[in-house]
Amino acid sequence: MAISVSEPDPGTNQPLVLMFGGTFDPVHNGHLRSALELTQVLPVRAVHLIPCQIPPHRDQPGASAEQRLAMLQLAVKNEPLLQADDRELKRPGPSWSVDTLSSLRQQYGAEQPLAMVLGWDAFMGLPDWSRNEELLDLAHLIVLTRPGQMSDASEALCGLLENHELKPGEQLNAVPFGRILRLSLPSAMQVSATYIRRLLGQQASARYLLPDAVIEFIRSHRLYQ
Ligand SMILES: Nc1ncnc2c1ncn2[C@@H]1O[C@H](COP(=O)(O)OP(=O)(O)OP(=O)(O)O)[C@@H](O)[C@H]1O
Ligand SMILES: O=C(O)c1ccc[n+]([C@@H]2O[C@H](COP(=O)([O-])O)[C@@H](O)[C@H]2O)c1
Repeated sequence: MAISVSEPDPGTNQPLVLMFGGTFDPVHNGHLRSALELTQVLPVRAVHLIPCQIPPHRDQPGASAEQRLAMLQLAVKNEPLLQADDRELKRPGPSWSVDTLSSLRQQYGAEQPLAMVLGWDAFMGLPDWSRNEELLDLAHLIVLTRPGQMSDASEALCGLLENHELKPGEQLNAVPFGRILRLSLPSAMQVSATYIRRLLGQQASARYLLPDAVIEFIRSHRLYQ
C-alpha cells in the first residue's frame, strides 16, 4: 500500500465531520453507541452514517439498500448530530469509500477536518480497498478498537500507522486530513450484524442489541428469517 505524501496545511480547528460507512445489515447498538460516543470524546459537527449500495467486498446483504437506509433513519431519529446519509445509494455501481470521501470533501470544502471512521476489522482490509493511496489525502482515519478483537496489522498497515498516527498532544481537527487515530471508546461492544442475523434466523430475540424501532421494522418486513 502506497504511503500518502501530501502534508496538509494547518486547518482552522473547526469541529470534525465524520463519515461512518457500513453495510448496516442491520444497523446495531455497536455502530450507534460508537457514533454517539465519538461526538462526546471529540469535537464533532456531524456524523454521516452511510449505507453502501453494493458492498464491493462481501456477500450481498439480507435487506435491500432501501431497507437498510430506512432502519438507519429510524435508529438516528432525534439524534441531531447523527445523519442517515443516502449518497452511496444514489450513486450507481460499487460504493468505493474514496468516492464518498471526495463527495464529502466537495460538500464541506478543503479546510474542513474530515475523518472516516472504521472498525479495526475493516481497517485490516484497507490494503485491498480501491484507490486506497488517496484516502489519507482526503480525510483522517479513526480506527475503533475493541478489546479481544485486535489482530496483528500487516506490514503495509504498520508502515501506514508509523507515518500517519496522531502524535500525543496533537489534535485531529488541527489539520483537514492525513492522520490516523486509534481509539478505544468507553462502551465498545462486541455485537455484530452477523450475530443479530443469526439470532433472528433462529427466531431468538435480538432485543437490546439494536433499537426497538429497528426490531419492529425487521419484524414487519419479515427480514433475516
Ligand atoms: N460493535 C461494533 N462497534 C463499533 N464498530 C463496529 C461494530 N461492529 C461493526 N463496526 C464497524 O462498523 C462499520 C460497519 O460495519 P458493518 O455494517 O459491516 O457491521 P458488522 O456488525 O461488522 O456487520 P457484519 O457482521 O454483517 O459484518 C465497520 O467499520 C465495522 O468495523
Ligand atoms: O472502497 C473500498 O474499496 C471499500 C472496501 C471495503 C469496505 N469499504 C467500506 O468500508 C465500510 C465498512 O464495510 P463493512 O463491510 O464493514 O460494512 C463500508 O462503508 C464499505 O463501503 C470500502
